[in-house]
Amino acid sequence: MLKAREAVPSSRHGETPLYLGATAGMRLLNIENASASDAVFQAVEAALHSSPFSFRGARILSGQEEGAFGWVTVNYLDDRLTQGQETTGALDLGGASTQISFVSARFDGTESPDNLMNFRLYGNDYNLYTHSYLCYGKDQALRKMLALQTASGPTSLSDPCFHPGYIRTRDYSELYASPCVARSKPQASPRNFTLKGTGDFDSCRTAVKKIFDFSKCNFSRCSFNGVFQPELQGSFGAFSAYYFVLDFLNLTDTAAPMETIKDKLREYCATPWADMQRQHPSTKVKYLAEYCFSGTYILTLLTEGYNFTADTFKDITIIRKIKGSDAGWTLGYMLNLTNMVPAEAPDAPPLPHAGYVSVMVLTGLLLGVLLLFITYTLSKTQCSNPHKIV
Ligand SMILES: Nc1nc2c(ncn2[C@@H]2O[C@H](COP(=O)(O)OP(=O)(O)OP(=O)(O)O)[C@@H](O)[C@H]2O)c(=O)[nH]1
Repeated sequence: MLKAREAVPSSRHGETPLYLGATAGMRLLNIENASASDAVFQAVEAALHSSPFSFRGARILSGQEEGAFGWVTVNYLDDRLTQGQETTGALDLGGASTQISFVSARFDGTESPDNLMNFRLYGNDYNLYTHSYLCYGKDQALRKMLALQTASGPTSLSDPCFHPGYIRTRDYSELYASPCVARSKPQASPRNFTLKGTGDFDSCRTAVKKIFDFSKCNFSRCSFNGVFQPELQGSFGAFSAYYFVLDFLNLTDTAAPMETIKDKLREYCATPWADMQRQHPSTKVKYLAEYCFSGTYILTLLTEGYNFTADTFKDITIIRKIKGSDAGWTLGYMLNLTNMVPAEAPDAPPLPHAGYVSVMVLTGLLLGVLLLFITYTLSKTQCSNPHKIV
């Protein structure tokens, strides 16, 4: 809010619309404890009402909206909507949920209407496929994996997704305090357990894979958990935690062979925790400890979950910003609320600017020639009819 106050001239504060959108973290809190979620909104709304801006409301976005607005942002910033060009798909990884959104020639919503968002933007119609996986953001995905590993309520857990030498005491109540895992809390667990890293990428992949259910699909094709997903089409932009994690791991080059990516992760996960801390003294310890899991999760989600292959992986670009603006759902949401993206293309002038200039120059030239011709004809007439002396 302080940044906004500085960025917007104070004379314009009162006319600047302010909206608040909340995403999966709040969707989860709302499921878990609706009155706590309401209390958060009341407090936030009171604070925003007292800001100098024109506050116009706060609400929780649906997963579909979160995915679709991320797609609008990416394609708006890339100027793909005004031009009616082929669009870029959007991959968003948050802490609590993850979204995939793309336009597919093979998807019109017939097979799975819940995954369809229709847009008419700048005179073009888009049938957007979008799905949001609640509990598959990277923080909740880690909880899900740890929940599977601690189902029997052990006092100690050797975990391949953490570096060798990493040791941390985890509280059962804290780990299971999320609707994503609450129901699987072991009945008779001790108060806490000791998590010990073993740093083994291949075993980590096996453990991560278990949080996905590939066993059922009632559609012609699915990603995971019985969710319909048409065949992937076109290029994709992956942002938010995809960027944070892959940028840290130096794995943003998606054109690198899949084996190279795996080898790098293998080496990274196997690095002793003491070395990691020594090499990255200023990195937040929580992030540093979880990059092995997060990198492995991202690779598994993209390849096994969404079905990117060794061949199509290169169609993904890992992005943080486009033309200086953050890739993410927020800009798309604001563009939508402030009607900044019109349904129809603005009326195009009959001629482009250059066309007008050419017509003006040509008309000027013709008039000049005509004037010269008239002057010449008049002077000739006068020469051939010498003045008579009366
Ligand atoms: N490594 C790293 N992780 C970050 C950074 N900033 C945020 N994250 C993590 O990246 C994930 C995504 O964060 P956000 O983009 O804020 O997403 P979110 O609001 O949690 O998204 P939802 O799941 O939709 O609620 C979360 O797990 C954050 O903890 C960062 O600078 N570095």
